[in-house]
Amino acid sequence: MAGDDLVETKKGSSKNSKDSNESKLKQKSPAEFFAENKNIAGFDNPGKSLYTTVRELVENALDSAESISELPEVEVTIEEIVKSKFNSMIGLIDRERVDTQLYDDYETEKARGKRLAKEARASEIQAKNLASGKKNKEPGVSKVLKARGEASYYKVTCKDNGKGMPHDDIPNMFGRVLSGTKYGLKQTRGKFGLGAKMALIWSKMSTGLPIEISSSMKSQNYVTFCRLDIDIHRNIPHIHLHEKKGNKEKWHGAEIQVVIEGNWTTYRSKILHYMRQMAVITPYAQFLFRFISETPEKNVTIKFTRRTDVMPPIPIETKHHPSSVDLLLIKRLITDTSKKTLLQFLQNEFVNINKTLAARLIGEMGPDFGPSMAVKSVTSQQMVRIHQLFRQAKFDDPSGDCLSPAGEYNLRLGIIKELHPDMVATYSGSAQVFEGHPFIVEAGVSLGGRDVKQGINIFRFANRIPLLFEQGADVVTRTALKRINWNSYKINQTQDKIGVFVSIVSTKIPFKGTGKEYIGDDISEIATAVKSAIQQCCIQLKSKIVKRLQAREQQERKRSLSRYIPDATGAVYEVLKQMTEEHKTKRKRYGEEDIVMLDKVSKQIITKETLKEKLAEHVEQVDYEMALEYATQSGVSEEPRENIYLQHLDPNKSNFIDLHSPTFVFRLML
Ligand SMILES: Nc1ncnc2c1ncn2[C@@H]1O[C@H](COP(=O)(O)OP(=O)(O)OP(=O)(O)O)[C@@H](O)[C@H]1O
Repeated sequence: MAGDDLVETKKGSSKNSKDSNESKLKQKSPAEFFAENKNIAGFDNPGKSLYTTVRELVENALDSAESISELPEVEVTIEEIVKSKFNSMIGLIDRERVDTQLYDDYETEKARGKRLAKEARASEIQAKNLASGKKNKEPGVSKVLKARGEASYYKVTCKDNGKGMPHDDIPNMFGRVLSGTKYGLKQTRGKFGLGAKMALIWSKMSTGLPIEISSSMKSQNYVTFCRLDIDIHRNIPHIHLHEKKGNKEKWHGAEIQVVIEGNWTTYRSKILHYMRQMAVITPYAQFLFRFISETPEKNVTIKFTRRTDVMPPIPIETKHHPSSVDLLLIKRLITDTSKKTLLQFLQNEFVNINKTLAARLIGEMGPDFGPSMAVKSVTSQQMVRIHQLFRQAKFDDPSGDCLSPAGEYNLRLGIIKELHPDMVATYSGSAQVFEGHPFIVEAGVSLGGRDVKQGINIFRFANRIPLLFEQGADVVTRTALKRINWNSYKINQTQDKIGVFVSIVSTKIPFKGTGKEYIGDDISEIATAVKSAIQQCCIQLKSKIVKRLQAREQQERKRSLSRYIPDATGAVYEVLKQMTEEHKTKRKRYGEEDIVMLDKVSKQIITKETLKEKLAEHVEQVDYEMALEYATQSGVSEEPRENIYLQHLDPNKSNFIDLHSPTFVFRLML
């Protein structure tokens, strides 16, 4: 009986616990996850979403053109779509408000009266000021409430002259989150296989409209047109149209178009800054940016012209460095490898392991391992051994050959083109390593220039993407503000207009988050390299600043010496005249040399004018000698200058040009 009771109780409780313990486990697709957490991909609000959409499309366009070594030509258009036009696009009939009090921007009669009275008073004051010639303050913007939820829509189009995409891949490239072609170990702007899909998810969330893609690859005789949206729950593309059209113009590239909610007013300056900074770091690209408004006065057209045909080398796909792999990766590499033996595997699937080192490593792994052991037979346990050894063994650092930094030339050109500074210095560091990934830091520091605020203005680039958000936590900002002693380079941190440009390229940029907004300050290798690159620029600038200061001082000295020439010559000449008188009247005896000079004075060979000329010449000479002395001391080779001339080229025999100067000949081989 007691047992029955027990069973009874258990039954009862098991009924209850069935309710509360019923599995709540659910799965989410990556698309759903990013739709719900769109802020981590840079889609925080409509304004930021407009910015990030432009960014993602532009970066894809550049990656694509550069991958085929084509000088990029990118056209970005943001077209404002007013609500009525948007409604007609989606076939929604405009509807007048009926219950006006229902709306957030509803004004009571009293509030309306108050506002109108205030506006009337303001315009009266304005009229009075106008009549009395007084300057009017900025016209007060009447505070007509904008309804909460009143959305602004934009059609964003980005066209490039890049590689294009294979016809069959397009739906997955744009309609499946976490699919892309940039997952390998290679320096690219894109990485996650997310950006374009986020633009589509945002368009689906805000306007419900699909994305449209036109694309053609080199030598394809057709253009693919694809209209699709995304099935968020299943993370698969939902294709509306996928067809091939003629390609008479032999165009290659891609044109992507999305209609999204946005906010041009609040993000205008960010978007334009982004385009401008992109032009700085990519001076070999041509950008045409257009904003088309319903109010034509608000239209914007900016062309960032190409300034050079020199494009950085294409980044090369590289292999993993043994120190950067984890267990999972080792397992995947073993599964994917086409190599048969462990020796071949180690030698071929990693950088910086040659045959000898591979053999030594295998020897160190223990008796269970051998060079000819089938790599596919390596057990999970043995993988741990390999991993442990990879962590402890010494390997050469990976070289930076696979990277494609902007180059000092491009960086300098970009800074000069966009900022017109008074002075600029650039520096390109050698490749360094963090967690087995090579990276290169380049920097530029400028002084003065257009649109540059007083103090430190930071410009950050990662894999040649401008970073505009989360500046405070970034390694570049922290280094420039806290770890550089600007004073010691004769730069005034608060008064001077300082531009600090830092570009970092790597096979892995350690961004914080998927939004690619900033690089943290916690990787000491990167922080040290950034500091050293900025310092190198400052050292160059200091020598220029010192030189300029000394030149100014010298000029000042010359000017004050010259100022005394008339008085000095007057006084000296008076003395000479007096001496001549004394000599003539034999009141005083003079030495041989003096008599020769006094004769010259009486014969008017030495006059006030000739004295003046000689003194001016002397000041000039002293100035020149001081400059020369300074130049030799400081190793400045700019002064004095010597004329050189080109020998004319004999087309029949010479494959060189000689540059002749009185002291040297410089032969330029062609
Ligand atoms: N304009 C384009 N030209 C050629 N291919 C493109 C273009 N835009 C996108 N793609 C292809 O679509 C893929 C997915 O693009 P998406 O922007 O979603 O991700 P990603 O660029 O790979 O990485 P990330 O999310 O870091 O930007 C890219 O890897 C690329 O192969």
